[in-house]
Amino acid sequence: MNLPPRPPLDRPLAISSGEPAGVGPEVTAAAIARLIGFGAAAGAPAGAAARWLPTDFLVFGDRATLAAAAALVGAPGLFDLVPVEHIPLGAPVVAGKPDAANAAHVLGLLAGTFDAARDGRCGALVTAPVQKASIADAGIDFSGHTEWFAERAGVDRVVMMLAGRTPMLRKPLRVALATTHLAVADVPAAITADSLGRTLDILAADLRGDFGIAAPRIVVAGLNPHAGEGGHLGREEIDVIGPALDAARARGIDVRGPLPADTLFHPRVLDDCDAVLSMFHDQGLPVLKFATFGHGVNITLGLPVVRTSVDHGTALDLAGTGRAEADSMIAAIEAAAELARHHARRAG
Ligand SMILES: NC(=O)c1ccc[n+]([C@@H]2O[C@H](COP(=O)([O-])OP(=O)(O)OC[C@H]3O[C@@H](n4cnc5c(N)ncnc54)[C@H](O)[C@@H]3O)[C@@H](O)[C@H]2O)c1
Ligand SMILES: N[C@H](C(=O)O)[C@H](O)COP(=O)(O)O
Repeated sequence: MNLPPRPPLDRPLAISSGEPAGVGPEVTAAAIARLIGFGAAAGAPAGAAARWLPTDFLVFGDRATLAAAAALVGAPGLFDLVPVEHIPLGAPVVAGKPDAANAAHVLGLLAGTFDAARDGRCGALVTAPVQKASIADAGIDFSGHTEWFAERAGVDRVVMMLAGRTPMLRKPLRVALATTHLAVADVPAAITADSLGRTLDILAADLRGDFGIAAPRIVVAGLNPHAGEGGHLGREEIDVIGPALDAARARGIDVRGPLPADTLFHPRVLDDCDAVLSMFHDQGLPVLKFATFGHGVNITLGLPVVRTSVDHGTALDLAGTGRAEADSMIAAIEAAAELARHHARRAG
């Protein structure tokens, strides 16, 4: 497999190895081994990919767990070369069985990587998956990295966006969410003209600033079937979403909608826009994951640092087998490096 060239990096990327009982440590080890051409991957990713260096990474995790994961994916000794910031476990790891006693360890990974990126020690942060329920089971209010990083950054709004390429489309498919990890019953109340306006401002600003899209075009989904059918199937499009889009247009944002969500995910619409704004998690992400699962990237917009992640979860059924695929982790690392370049230019 020939990987694209490493973008210029002036600082390492901070990598969170994620839930230790999930596939996070394995995909972290496999991705880095492939990018630097180490172990079983030595010689495989010829040429450009080998330009990644062990010191391009600072991996946060439990040293023994990382060493075992590296051996499992055919790269024993990887973390003798790649710098590790050791975050101790709270309990021994059993593959496929997350333990709430390791919640503090997982949050230590998140805090360590975020702070390293914010303090400038690292250029961006990349996260392997966590098991949200295991952290919540420890009595900690946690619904996802996105919300946790927003709180740590002290910003009251960020935007979750997943992106990937599919042969069905000429452009990358990017799906942003108006609401994130929220029970469906709570979604309508969370969609207000103000929240939508702020989401669109962040989305448009980051598409311009971090993605280098000079005049981003955004398509917005309705909430109800057929975008409310003129008010007969719900009024949110008329009372909330439509006015929020009018106000965004008045601020110079190129938005189209609200369009019925069932038909907007079509090349005729998608090839003519840079991002879709979906109203809720399972309206937009199943489409994105159907088209790109396994090589997509999750990006948090609106943070003071660049943060990317894999498009998959902890895959407890695969943990400890060495069969988890690392392509999404590689895509997340490559995207972080690329976005960090734009982000630094924007900040400077
Ligand atoms: N970035 C993150 O932290 C993140 C992202 C998504 C889900 N999650 C969390 O992960 C946990 C499990 O979620 P889930 O079961 O819905 O989704 P999942 O992505 O873990 O698993 C869904 C299916 O995809 C397969 N799969 C996942 N990753 C794979 C890989 N790298 N290679 C090959 N196959 C892979 C799994 O084996 C499973 O069959 C939940 O707690 C969820 O909240 C975390
Ligand atoms: N919503 C994400 C997905 O489905 O891929 C996932 O839960 C991760 O979200 P965080 O990055 O906020 O943990």
